[in-house]
Amino acid sequence: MYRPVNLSEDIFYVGVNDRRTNLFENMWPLDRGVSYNSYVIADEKVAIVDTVEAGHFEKWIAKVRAILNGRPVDYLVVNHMEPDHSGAIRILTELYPEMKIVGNKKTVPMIEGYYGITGNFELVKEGDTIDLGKRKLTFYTVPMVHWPESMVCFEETNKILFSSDAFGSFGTLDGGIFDDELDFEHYIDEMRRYYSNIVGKYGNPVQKALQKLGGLDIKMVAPSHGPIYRENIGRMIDMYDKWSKYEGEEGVVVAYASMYGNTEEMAEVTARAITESGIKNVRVYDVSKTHPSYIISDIFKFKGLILGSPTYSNELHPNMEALALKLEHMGVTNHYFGVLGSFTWAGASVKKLREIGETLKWEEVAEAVEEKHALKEDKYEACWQLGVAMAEKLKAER
Ligand SMILES: Cc1cc2nc3c(=O)[nH]c(=O)nc-3n(C[C@H](O)[C@H](O)[C@H](O)COP(=O)(O)O)c2cc1C
Repeated sequence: MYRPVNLSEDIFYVGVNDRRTNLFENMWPLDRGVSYNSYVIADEKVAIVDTVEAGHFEKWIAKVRAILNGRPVDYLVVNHMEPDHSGAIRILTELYPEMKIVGNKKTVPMIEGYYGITGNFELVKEGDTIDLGKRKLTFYTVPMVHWPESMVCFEETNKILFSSDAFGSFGTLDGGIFDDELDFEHYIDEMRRYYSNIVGKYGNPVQKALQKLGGLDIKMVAPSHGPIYRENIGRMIDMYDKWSKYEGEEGVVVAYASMYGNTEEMAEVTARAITESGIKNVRVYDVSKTHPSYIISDIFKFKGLILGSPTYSNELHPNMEALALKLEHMGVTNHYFGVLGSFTWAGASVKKLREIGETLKWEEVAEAVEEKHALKEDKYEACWQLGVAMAEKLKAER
């Protein structure tokens, strides 16, 4: 009892939805769940493209078996070794001992290391193909999108790109699997949160991958998480292009830490000045309240960034430090920047935030504002002027 879901004749979606896991990679909240996408190509030869996270094996293999109706599996294509896609490899090799595992030279040691599998590999390199009968799969390596062994494959008859983690999204596939069957706009925020937090560090490799794949005549993009694209391919590639260049749109993220409300008050004043100066897209976040993945996602979306922190034991407030260091590790460049901070006896937070901004080559739009004790008239005015300066910078780009 299973109604197959086709991408085209002989190509099937066999992915599963996960609405139970709270944290992806035990870190990123999954308020809207996640899908582990997997595909079966049932040509003269049978190929499975990627598996699913091990805990979902039973649901997944039931779909695979229903489609194959007793046929053996000839190939398992391992585009990416992260366990949310490779988790079912070992058990699948036990079920289909003749099956060849398709991977590149960086995949093989990972399969050996994680799953103790030492044979039956079909090694592919850039541009190699495997012939399935009517259809062929051509392989392209996309190192660091998202791991060193990451690759994608292109099915030439229906022009489907199996893109692995590239173009993936958080969010389960609720009923539909294609972007034109679903409310695409509903997925964009989760797509950006997935991209920025999971792949966002690898802007350059993403740019290289976009150039490499740009020459293909792609009619459908089938990633390992989230919707399959056939209507919004151009739009999605544009978004990826911008995000991987860290090119934000008009708007400002004001993210602050605050124990007793002094830095928060500074942030409020600055945010008010930004909107009064004509910028509507302002997102103010308390870093102790909102998970950094949402804040980082908006930092990828918007060009303006204001960070505020009190001095805490001669350092940044720990929650702001976590966010700022994450941005530094990701190498998020290309932002207009402003700094706020409060202290009582010896300020350190403003200096530390400015150092991070310098490392990332952010353009500071006005002098940083550092207040001792509660916010007073002159620093209130300085916060306001910081907001005005940020708005003016953004408006100058219109
Ligand atoms: C645990 C703790 C550590 C602090 N460490 C410092 C410090 O090293 N230097 C300093 O000048 N102020 C320090 N302060 C004082 C705060 O920076 C100051 O109260 C500031 O106004 C708090 O801003 P907020 O209201 O935004 O939390 C500390 C306060 C706390 C509670």
